[in-house]
Amino acid sequence: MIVALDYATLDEAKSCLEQLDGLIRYVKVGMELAYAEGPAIVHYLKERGLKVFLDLKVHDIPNTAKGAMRSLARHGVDMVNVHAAGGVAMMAEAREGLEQGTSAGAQRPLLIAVTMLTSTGKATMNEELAIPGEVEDVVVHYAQMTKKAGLDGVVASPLEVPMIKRAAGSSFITVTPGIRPIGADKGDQTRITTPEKAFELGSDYLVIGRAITAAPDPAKAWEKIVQDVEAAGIHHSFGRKE
Ligand SMILES: O=C(O)c1cc(=O)[nH]c(=O)n1[C@@H]1O[C@H](COP(=O)(O)O)[C@@H](O)[C@H]1O
Repeated sequence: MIVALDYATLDEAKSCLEQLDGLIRYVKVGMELAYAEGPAIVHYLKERGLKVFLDLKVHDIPNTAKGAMRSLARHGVDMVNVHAAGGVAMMAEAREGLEQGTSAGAQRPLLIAVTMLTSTGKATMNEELAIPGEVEDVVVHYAQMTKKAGLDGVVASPLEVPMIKRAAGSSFITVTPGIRPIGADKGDQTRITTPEKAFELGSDYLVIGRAITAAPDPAKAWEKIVQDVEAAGIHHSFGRKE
C-alpha cells in the first residue's frame, strides 16, 4: 500500500510521516508537494528509508518526455509515471530517458502509465473528452499501448485490474488509486472500491490518500484498513518494515 502525501509543505508531510512511522514503507509524492518542495522532498523521504513513487504524470512531446524522465531518474525514485494518452512513441522515449538517467549499477525506477484518471466517469469521457465507448475498454486499450511501449504497468481503477491482467499478462503491474474504505467520502473520485476488494481483484499496489491523510488519526485509519483486509482473508506484509 502506497500512501499519497498530498500536502502543501514538507512540515505537513513530516507530521503525517511521524504518525505513520514504522507502519508504512512506500509513499507517493504528487504535484502539490513536489512543486512546493522540489527534489529535496524525494531525498528527505529516501533518507527516511521509504520507497518513493514520484507522481508527476508526464505528458508532452516525445523528446520533452524523454528529457523529463532522464532528469527524474537522477533523483533515485522507485516509481514514476506518464500519461498513456501521450501515445506509444512518447512512452517509449520516456522509458529510454529513464534508462539513460539511471546511474550505472542502480535499478531503473518502475515506469507506469496513467490510463483514464479514476476521477473520470463514462459521461465525462464520452461527452467532454469525446472518447466513445466504455471506460473499461479504453483503459484496456491504453494498457495494451503501454505494454507495446515497453513500460512496466499502468495506473487504473482496481475495478479494471482483472481485464488489464487478461489483456497484458499477470506480471504487468497495476497501481490503483480510487481506494475508499466502506463509509469513506467518495470526493472527486468516480471509479472506486474498498481496499479489500482491490486486493481481491489482483491489484499490485494500492494508492491511498485522504482515507489515511485526512483522517483525524492517520495511524488508526491505516490499522483499520489493514484489519479490514486481513478480515477478508488476504495475507500481505502491508508495507510493514521487516
Ligand atoms: O497517478 C495517480 O496516482 C492517480 C491516478 C488516477 O487515475 N487517480 C488518482 O487518484 N491518482 C492519485 O492517487 C491519489 C488518490 O488520492 P485519494 O483519492 O485521496 O485516495 C491522488 O494523489 C491522485 O493524484
